Amino acid sequence: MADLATDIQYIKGVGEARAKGMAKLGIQTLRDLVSFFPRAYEDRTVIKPISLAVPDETVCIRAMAAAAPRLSHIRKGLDLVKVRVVDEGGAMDITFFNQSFVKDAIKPGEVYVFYGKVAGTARRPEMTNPVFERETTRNVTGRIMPVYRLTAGLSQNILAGAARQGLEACGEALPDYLPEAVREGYKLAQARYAYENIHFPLSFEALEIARRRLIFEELFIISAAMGVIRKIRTVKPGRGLKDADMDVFYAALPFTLTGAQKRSIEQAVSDMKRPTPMNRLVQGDVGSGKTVVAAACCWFTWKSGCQSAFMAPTEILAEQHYRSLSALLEPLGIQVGLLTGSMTPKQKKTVQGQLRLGELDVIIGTHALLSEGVEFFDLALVVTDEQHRFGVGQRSALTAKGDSPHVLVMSATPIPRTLALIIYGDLDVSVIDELPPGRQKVETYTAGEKLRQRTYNFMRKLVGEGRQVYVVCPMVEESETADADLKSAQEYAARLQQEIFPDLRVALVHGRMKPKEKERVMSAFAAGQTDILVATTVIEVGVDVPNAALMVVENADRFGLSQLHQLRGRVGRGEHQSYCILFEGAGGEVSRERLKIMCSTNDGFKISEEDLKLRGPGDFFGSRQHGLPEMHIASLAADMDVLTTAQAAASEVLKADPALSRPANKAMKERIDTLFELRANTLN
Ligand SMILES: Nc1ncnc2c1ncn2[C@@H]1O[C@H](COP(=O)(O)OP(=O)(O)OP(=O)(O)O)[C@@H](O)[C@H]1O
Repeated sequence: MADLATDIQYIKGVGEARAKGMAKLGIQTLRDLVSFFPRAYEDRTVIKPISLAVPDETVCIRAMAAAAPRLSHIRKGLDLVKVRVVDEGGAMDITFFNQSFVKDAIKPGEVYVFYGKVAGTARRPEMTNPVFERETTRNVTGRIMPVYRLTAGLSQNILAGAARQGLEACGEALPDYLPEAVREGYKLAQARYAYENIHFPLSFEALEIARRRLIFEELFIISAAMGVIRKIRTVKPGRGLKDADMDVFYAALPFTLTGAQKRSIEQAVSDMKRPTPMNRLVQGDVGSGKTVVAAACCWFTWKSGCQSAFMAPTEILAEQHYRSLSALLEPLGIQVGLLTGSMTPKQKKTVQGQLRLGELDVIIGTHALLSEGVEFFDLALVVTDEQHRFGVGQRSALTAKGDSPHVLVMSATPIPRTLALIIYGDLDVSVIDELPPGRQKVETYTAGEKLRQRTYNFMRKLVGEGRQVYVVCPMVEESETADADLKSAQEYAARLQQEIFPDLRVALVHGRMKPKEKERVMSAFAAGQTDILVATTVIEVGVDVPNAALMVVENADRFGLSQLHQLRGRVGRGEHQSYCILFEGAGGEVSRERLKIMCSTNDGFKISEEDLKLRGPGDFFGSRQHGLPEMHIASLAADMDVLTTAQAAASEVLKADPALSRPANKAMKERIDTLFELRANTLN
């Protein structure tokens, strides 16, 4: 019996060359091999008599070779083997292209099972290149077959063979992290059964039982790991801030808070009064008003005589937050400063000096806040915006500049609550699930080229009414096509200005511009000096120009739904009825269906749930920065009910054995420890 850490090249039938290919799929050890689950299954269980086989159907037939197969050489590179097969009620001609070995593999008078798509006519059915084997083998026909993710040089057969050998090599030593009591308590299958049937299911029922066990196990371990993190966290002392009457702050606001904003503020404030550092995520749909929650926390911190730092992912956003926070806080006597990478060394020095002496109460900035010269007089609150764009390492670098400061994370990406539970399982979550009053739904339409002229007319009409328009062109910054994308955005902007709207003011902003230049274009737009802003996705998050009432998105099929939702959130931020027109691009039927979701709802949570279903959690953020361990089997969109049960099971176990020191929990503990190692490696 082999150890789970055994290198797969030593597994029978794998060898060095295949091991290289498999490494590309992330399979290195025996554990990886048996945990590399099929991405789908092919149902080869249906065996039909030839007389009932209908063209276009994919089935198995059990038939005897009526004569020896004939091999003919058509031309260079094209060999044919033809064989006629018969069963009790019918006959079928089978053709194999370029598989001359079949000539000797199929013997006249012997019975085989062929699996393939029926062609020809009902009276003269045919099959081309079927999978076949001797009637008795049942290795590849007459059963449910796994379908694996592939890479160059590997085939389904190779992977299925390797999985079989892997299962055999493991014997009883399969990865099994579930404490026996939990397995029994929740009526889950044994590891052996689960692994056998996830790769080679005996029936669809068996597959379901196997899947349930493995999904449960995966979510159970992740939940337990998060529980352990929470415990570690609560041990570290911080300091509670002085209580203050929030009504004073509320009274100074230019608007009345929504119930959801107030609740989030109160949750955060109550955290900050405790000696354990706050670790809270404020999650809210686009335009739900997260900034004021951060402002309230800064105000509360200032009342205790301490400083707050607010880190944003881009200069544009830092500057925007600086403007809105200054507007909210300065009238209350709070000193607010800005620190970004594009400031001159002299400006930076001045700000750094003020921070060190405590002359600034709140500092807004980009990564520049992390640099060495930045020291605080007394930092008690760290706010990060769009956390998943920062690694946790960066967040903690800022936190380290204070004495266990409170941490508030804001995310505009509406992550389904359940996903948030996993990613941010070590954070408490406040959800702003209510928009400020008076917001109107952004009317959204998909459009093809035929509607282009009408769209231009509509743009002109809105501008005539004093509104402003965004035109968004997709640009994948790091891809090979980036240059071409940029060029086409530039040309498009020029064409709009010169040919379509010579009388209007058109500007372009894109990610490759110098920060200063970008800021100039954006501020001109914010000040109403531009009518139409052509933009690549730099405007995606957080830009707040309430007078903009129309967004036109070119090649909308190239964006993810959540990203489109973020983009769309740039309009409908004021009192004006707003619109979003999504040009379909070349994406075809599937992407049209996808875009329709955008027209049917303005609810970011619903949209991201759909997005998650379509793309899976790995792609959801475009990177692994979020620190979510890669999930082999659980699908966050589909398996949420299991998550709830698995979480309950995990917390039961942790309650009874907080250190996981009992022998029954040994495997589970080891697994969690490995997850922490992985997490540390991806995050820091
Ligand atoms: N309770 C409220 N009543 C009226 N207006 C509000 C309220 N709260 C916030 N606003 C205004 O709504 C706009 C959006 O708020 P804010 O910029 O904080 O949203 P956000 O949640 O950060 O959105 P995004 O993630 O899209 O940037 C701002 O112009 C803000 O002044």
